[in-house]
Amino acid sequence: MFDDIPYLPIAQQEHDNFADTLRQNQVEVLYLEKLVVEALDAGGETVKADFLTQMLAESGYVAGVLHTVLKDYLNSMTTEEMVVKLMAGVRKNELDYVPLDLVSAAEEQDYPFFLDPMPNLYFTRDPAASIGDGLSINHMTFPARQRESLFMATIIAHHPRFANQGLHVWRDRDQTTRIEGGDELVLSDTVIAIGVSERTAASAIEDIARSLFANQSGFEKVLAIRIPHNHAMMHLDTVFTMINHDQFTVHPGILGEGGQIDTWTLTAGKNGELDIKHDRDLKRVLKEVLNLDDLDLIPTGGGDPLIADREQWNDGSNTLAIAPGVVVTYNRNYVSNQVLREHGLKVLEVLSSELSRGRGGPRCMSMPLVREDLS
Ligand SMILES: NC(=O)NCCC[C@H](N)C(=O)O
Repeated sequence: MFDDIPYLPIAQQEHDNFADTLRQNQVEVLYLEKLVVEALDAGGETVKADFLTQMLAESGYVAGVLHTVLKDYLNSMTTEEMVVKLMAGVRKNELDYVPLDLVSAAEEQDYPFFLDPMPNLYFTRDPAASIGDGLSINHMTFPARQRESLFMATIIAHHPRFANQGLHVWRDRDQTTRIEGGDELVLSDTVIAIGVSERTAASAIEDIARSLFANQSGFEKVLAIRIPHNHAMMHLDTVFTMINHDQFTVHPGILGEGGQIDTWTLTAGKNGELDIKHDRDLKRVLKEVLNLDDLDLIPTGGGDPLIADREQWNDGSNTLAIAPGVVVTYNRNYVSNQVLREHGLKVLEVLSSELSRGRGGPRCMSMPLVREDLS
């Protein structure tokens, strides 16, 4: 789900620059593949075997000769090699095995992989989202990404830093309706906004709202915000992010006349039902749910429609707030970055020629595991 092919060595340098920027600003950076390896090693042989069985099943291999061949191949590796291999994919020419069944011979002979790679995995925001004392571990929309959330489920269940710490799973990956973390924006300790989008179904929002309200999560309001359903704006965080107690970036292209956009506020009703209130004035709704007298909606591209479209395409709205008023952004969105500075924000720019080709920005490339209490 890329629109172009990143130049790998430069993409890696840019990713290191992103991680360094976070570390230089007192953020502890955890890498997904390391956490998975540590979780599997801590879990022991049975956990590792079950993980591999599940990953192979979700890759289309429940039984049969190829299932056994792949399992033996991956089991011959160290845990680290196995995890990296699963993420990078298994090419057919790596194995000394030619399947003889008709599907493989007649229909899949030109397909290069036994196990597909997962290039979208550097957008760690999407397979899971931390919300209060727990997470949603997501049933993702497209098959190309659906296996990714198994890594997060494994970490939460077995990593010594996360397992047995009383973390809740508000909604798990075994659900059938789609939701992705880029749509899940924690606005305060009682309010979460969730996009109704290409990637997140309204029914999944209802589910997670019910779960949050029923399980003493502390969350009292879920704002469902409907955004256009297209690839450029696949998640709410590609067009709208919170960057301070009372400041937000917003792509002007999603707002109708007078800042209108369909928004529904969900609260707990009687007998486990939901009360739902519709509004179209985003600013008014945000002020109401966050108890603010005023707030600053900062337009991507400074309000110029042409610049806004260009910079949104390169994730100009996808800022990562690492503290109130401190954001990490792509350096290529220089107009939006200047506008943010004029609105008083501290802007930490990171390199972005290659990473941006995957269609996600600093918020998409990260997933906070711990939020300090800022109230
Ligand atoms: N939160 C985000 O907007 N993530 C960006 C995901 C980009 C990835 N290529 C995808 O299409 O899923």
